[in-house]
Amino acid sequence: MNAIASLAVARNPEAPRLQVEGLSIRFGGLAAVQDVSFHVHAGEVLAVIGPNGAGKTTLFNMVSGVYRPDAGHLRLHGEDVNGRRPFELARRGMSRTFQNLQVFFRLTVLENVMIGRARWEKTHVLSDLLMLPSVRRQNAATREAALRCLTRVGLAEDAERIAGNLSYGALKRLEIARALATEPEVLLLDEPAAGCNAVETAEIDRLVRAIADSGTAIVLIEHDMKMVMRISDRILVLDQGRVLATGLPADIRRDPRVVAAYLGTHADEVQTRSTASEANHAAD
Ligand SMILES: Nc1ncnc2c1ncn2[C@@H]1O[C@H](COP(=O)(O)OP(=O)(O)OP(=O)(O)O)[C@@H](O)[C@H]1O
Repeated sequence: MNAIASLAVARNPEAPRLQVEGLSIRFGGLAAVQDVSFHVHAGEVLAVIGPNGAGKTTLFNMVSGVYRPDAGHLRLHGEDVNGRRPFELARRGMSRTFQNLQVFFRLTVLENVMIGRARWEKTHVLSDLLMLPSVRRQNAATREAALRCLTRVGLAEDAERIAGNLSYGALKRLEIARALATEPEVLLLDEPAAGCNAVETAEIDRLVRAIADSGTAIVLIEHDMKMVMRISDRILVLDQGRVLATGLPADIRRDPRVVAAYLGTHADEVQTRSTASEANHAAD
């Protein structure tokens, strides 16, 4: 029985994969996140958008156990996981990527993913040092699992390359592969397409959607509005730490409060795309 299965008794199968209720945190006098609630089900992509400084990363840091909220509740499969640390949340099926690349550039692509998995697997220092048969079997299983993750992100053929030699878009996919190494049921992606060109963004776009379609619940922070509108099932808009709006992409892009607070500079491109897509649908 793996770590996730052993926790099944604490779970409510009907509950959203992740449920956040009234999360708040202050940094000194600054209310960085105030009373934020949302949920995400298996197979859904929820995008969190908002202007710089709106509180998106701080929200992720609370949800992933990096920061302890001043108020609010966090539930995974209905289980209250308030105050749990990041590795405890990982054992319960949550994984995340960070805004900045967290890749070991001198290791191989495969080793990067194996590290992501080894941190999550139960290993014992002494048996590791002695290289007991059980450890060798474990290493082989870790390697195979890591290769499966690389296959999912389209990097299996690059497994033995030094990570530092990958293109930027491939590095962003490697980060996702590492997050997948813990077999997450909830995946938090912090700007997975930041810095990518259009082709690389399209690859990540397809990848994120495919991961969700395989049953993972995804929460995504992303500034690329085209990508957000394309792959999200729902969007939550943060402004000055508070929820400004939550809804379907089509509703969010038409919400005058959202356009005023955030989409302003992106509104034309989003609107153009939306009009073109509506025209295509009308033509179908
Ligand atoms: N550790 C911290 N200590 C003090 N203030 C912080 C800390 N982390 C974030 N803040 C402040 O909290 C607010 C929200 O920041 P946060 O990084 O969460 O915003 P964001 O929406 O992720 O922005 P961006 O899109 O630029 O990444 C900002 O005013 C920021 O300066």
